[in-house]
Amino acid sequence: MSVTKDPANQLLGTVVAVQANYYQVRLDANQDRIPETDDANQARENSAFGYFLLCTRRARLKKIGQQVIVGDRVEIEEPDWAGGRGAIAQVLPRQTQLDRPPIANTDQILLVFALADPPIEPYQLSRFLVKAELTGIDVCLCLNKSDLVTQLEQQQWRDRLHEWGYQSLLISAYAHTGLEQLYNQLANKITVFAGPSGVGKSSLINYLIPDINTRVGEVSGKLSRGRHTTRHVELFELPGGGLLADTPGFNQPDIDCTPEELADYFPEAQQRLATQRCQFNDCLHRDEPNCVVRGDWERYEHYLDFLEEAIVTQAHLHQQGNPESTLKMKTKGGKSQLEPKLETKKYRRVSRRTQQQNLQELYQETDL
Ligand SMILES: Nc1nc2c(ncn2[C@@H]2O[C@H](COP(=O)(O)OP(=O)(O)OP(=O)(O)O)[C@@H](O)[C@H]2O)c(=O)[nH]1
Ligand SMILES: [Zn+2]
Repeated sequence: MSVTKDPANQLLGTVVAVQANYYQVRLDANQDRIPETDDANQARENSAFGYFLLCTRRARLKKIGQQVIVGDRVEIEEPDWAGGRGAIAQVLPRQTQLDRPPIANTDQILLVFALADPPIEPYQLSRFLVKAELTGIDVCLCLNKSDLVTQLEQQQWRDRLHEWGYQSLLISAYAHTGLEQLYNQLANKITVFAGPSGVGKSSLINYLIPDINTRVGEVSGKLSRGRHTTRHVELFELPGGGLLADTPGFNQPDIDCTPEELADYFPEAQQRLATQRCQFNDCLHRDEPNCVVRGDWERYEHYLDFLEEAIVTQAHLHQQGNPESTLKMKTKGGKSQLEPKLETKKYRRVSRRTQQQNLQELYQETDL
């Protein structure tokens, strides 16, 4: 028998931490279902940061193999206000899902780089950007340590990244500049940050959530011994609203898309394709005739490099666990087709040379 529930009667929340078979759920505020009883008040007072219930997962969910991950929107049944417990009865459909770290419903990836110490390495930044774009989740680019460079340098980076198709938020976790804007950017969203080592991600998180280390005890005290004991992901509520994952995403960004879709992750390519078309629908924008993407934009070299990587990755995929194991993708005159696989290194070398020749030809053409 199915019971139709009045949505107004549902008790909803967001999973902020998971450990073993327990889920820490932060209830949505202002819900009719949270009663004004002494027990519920107690539950509120137990946490200064919202209403939390420690939940298990209903057997029915286990049976259908429904996983519950951090970020999931869930419906809670049988709240025990006095004990601060509940049971997850339903997981609402996910809007987005990140696999590493596993987080549902992430609204944006905050990509953090430093303007100096370590200086921005364009190729590395490009790699992080493409990897972030690959998730399909919005990307917000944040450049930290603005206190270490001049106004002029700041403007130069801003302009340069604008050419790449990105607005950047310049901040200093030290000098506390740009942080108001950052808070606005994070408000009411679930954010995961990413970025290379040493750019100030920890400093930033400690600034944004000043009492993060004390809060760990309060929020996940029942779940774990601490923040860094396991491969533990937790969402922390920001003072201005919004949730921030305490774990950075993808620190070794590999380009694992198909060669055909790579151009989707370069705003510069998208910009060109918005108004013009390449001759071939499946153009890889490499050496095909009448390609509108190939050109003298700064990151075109990065595009070619990642394209090669995507081709090699795809060839490996075909080689593993696929009946077409000796085949790989090959592009000829704008058409991708499977061909006998060449030895990877050799292929790469040939491919690099071809690319260079093409670029030389291109430069010669533009010189005329
Ligand atoms: N000048 C300056 N230094 C900063 C700023 N933010 C962080 N730092 C320093 O940069 C160094 C690295 O900062 P962390 O917060 O550890 O960087 P991280 O990104 O967490 O690094 P990993 O833990 O290696 O991933 C530390 O010495 C910080 O004190 C800033 O805005 N300006
Ligand atoms: Zn093209």
